[in-house]
Amino acid sequence: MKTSIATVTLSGELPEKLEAIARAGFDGVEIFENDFLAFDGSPADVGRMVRDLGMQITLFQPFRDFEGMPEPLRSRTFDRAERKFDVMQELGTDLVLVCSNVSPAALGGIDRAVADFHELGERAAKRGLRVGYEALAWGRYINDHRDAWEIVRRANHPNVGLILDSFHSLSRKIEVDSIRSIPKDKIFIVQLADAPLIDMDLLYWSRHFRNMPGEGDLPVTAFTEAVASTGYDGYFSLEIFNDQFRGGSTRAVAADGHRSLIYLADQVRAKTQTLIGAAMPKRAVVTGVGFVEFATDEDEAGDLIALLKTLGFRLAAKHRSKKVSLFQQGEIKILVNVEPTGFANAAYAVHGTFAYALALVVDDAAAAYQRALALDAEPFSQPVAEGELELPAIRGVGGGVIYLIDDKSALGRFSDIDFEPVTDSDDNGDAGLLHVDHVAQTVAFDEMLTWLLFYTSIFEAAKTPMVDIIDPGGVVRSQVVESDNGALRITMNGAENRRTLAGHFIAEKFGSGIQHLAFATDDIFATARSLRAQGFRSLHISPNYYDDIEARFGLDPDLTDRLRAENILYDRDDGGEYFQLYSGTYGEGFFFEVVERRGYRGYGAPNAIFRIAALKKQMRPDGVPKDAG
Ligand SMILES: O=C(O)c1ccc(O)c(O)c1
Ligand SMILES: [Mg+2]
Repeated sequence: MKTSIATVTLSGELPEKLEAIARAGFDGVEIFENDFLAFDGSPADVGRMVRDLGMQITLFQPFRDFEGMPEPLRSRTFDRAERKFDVMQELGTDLVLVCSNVSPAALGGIDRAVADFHELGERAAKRGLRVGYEALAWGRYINDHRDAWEIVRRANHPNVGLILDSFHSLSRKIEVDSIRSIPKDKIFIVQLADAPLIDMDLLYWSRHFRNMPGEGDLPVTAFTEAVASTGYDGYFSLEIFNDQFRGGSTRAVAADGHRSLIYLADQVRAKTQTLIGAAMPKRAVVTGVGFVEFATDEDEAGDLIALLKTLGFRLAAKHRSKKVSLFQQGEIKILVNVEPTGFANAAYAVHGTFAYALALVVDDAAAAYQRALALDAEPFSQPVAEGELELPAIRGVGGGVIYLIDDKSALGRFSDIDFEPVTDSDDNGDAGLLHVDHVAQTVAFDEMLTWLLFYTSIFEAAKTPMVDIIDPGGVVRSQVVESDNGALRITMNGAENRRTLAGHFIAEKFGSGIQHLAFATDDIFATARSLRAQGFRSLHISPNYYDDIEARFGLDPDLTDRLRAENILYDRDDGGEYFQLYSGTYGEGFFFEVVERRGYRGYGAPNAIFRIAALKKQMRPDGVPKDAG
């Protein structure tokens, strides 16, 4: 796939945008007129910059309100076109994007538009240039690619072709199969954008809410499949108008864009066997969380270990060469790393005690690693002692690490190979915790789409709809990435301000990361009893909450009493019931959760507001928990 992106997608000044686009790996760039007009250099300077970065200018855009104008506007429009042609020749690009007319002065009529395009084609041909016509979803007369194609077909000029833009076609739910019969040579370029499904004015939706393919809800893959079926082998160019991207990190958004195209090509190839992208292993199937690793130091490890103990974990093994202890309960493995050097220590120095790494058990770790790299993931490695395993790893959220292990290679036995079993002299028995139910990551709001795309492109997982959670200090947006088998469940909370618990965590931790871990039990009341016996202090939940759920769900008062006595939160969905129990916060807002699912699929979103209020009440203004046990 030949990749391109419109400069309008990114924040910053033109040189910064171009540098980020090249660095992300794009082959081409659409120069958006305003970016060029705001730049001090000449068109030739821009052309040189692009080519020096190893890219092509795929097109110059947009040329507006062209077709169907009455005189004298019509003549002026052609004069304007000639001036754009001058700029294009200086830039060194042969294609201009003409978007369908939105002017109140425009006259309709296919014949008139056909005649205008034929003449524009003649003028372009004299200079060796080409004209591409795109139907804007809100065009005055032409707002459907089928009509734009009819005009291009009848203009019947080799220098006039069609520009398809997935947003305009999909936002109007135009049948994508109508693309299949268009001759590939008449498709001059294909623009791609996704968008979240929001019911609003098309123009406003398009100019503010587009996002990268795979980040939204539109069937961009089906659209691209239809394009690929024509044999089209030109550029696929991202054109994303998005307020968040315009204010975001230029490099990060460009990198997301490149990843989105690689992933899209992979999906299209998998479905149609069309060779539009490089072959890569399938999305990795996650079968479990292998371990979660905390970075801390000798002094601070004590409190963390004490908390793990009250949760029923026992010290099971010690690393053979590093200062890393392995705590276990059921299938859950927690590593506590107090190495005075190395990556974990550096992470600790920046973030404080921190769950910096996560190991995912996948069907094939080597393949998953290869796929992640093909999708531009950043590899991670650090020296290991002789005889120890080198776990394949990539950088994850907030600069954390994701290790990839599997059961088919020695990687699955990492805890036997790299660790020495020990007997815990202070083992009080477990609390019935079985496995990691979900990992909750707090991220800056403008990174949410980044990580959504990261997880869903590498792993066999899908997103669920975004939910708003009301924190007393503001709104937190919550989005889940989960696999069908339930083995991968990641909740991402995006904080827009630092007065929220999530925002506080990010500010104090100097970045995004794992904010809580939820462990599964199959008997929440038994677990609550053993936790209490081991000195665990559950998060106190307001009695008002229990009166409300009793009425809301029609609970048996006995059950409500038991829930209240143990500070257990309750929810129910079509699948069944959900029980949640929380620890207080540890450090700058990290906490543990214990859940029991009785067929329930969700994450207790309706309870989040009460949980957040309780956690905040428990934290002193300096952020140190009052009675976290
Ligand atoms: O919003 C617009 O005006 C606009 C301009 C050019 C495009 O290619 C497009 O898709 C939208
Ligand atoms: Mg477009």
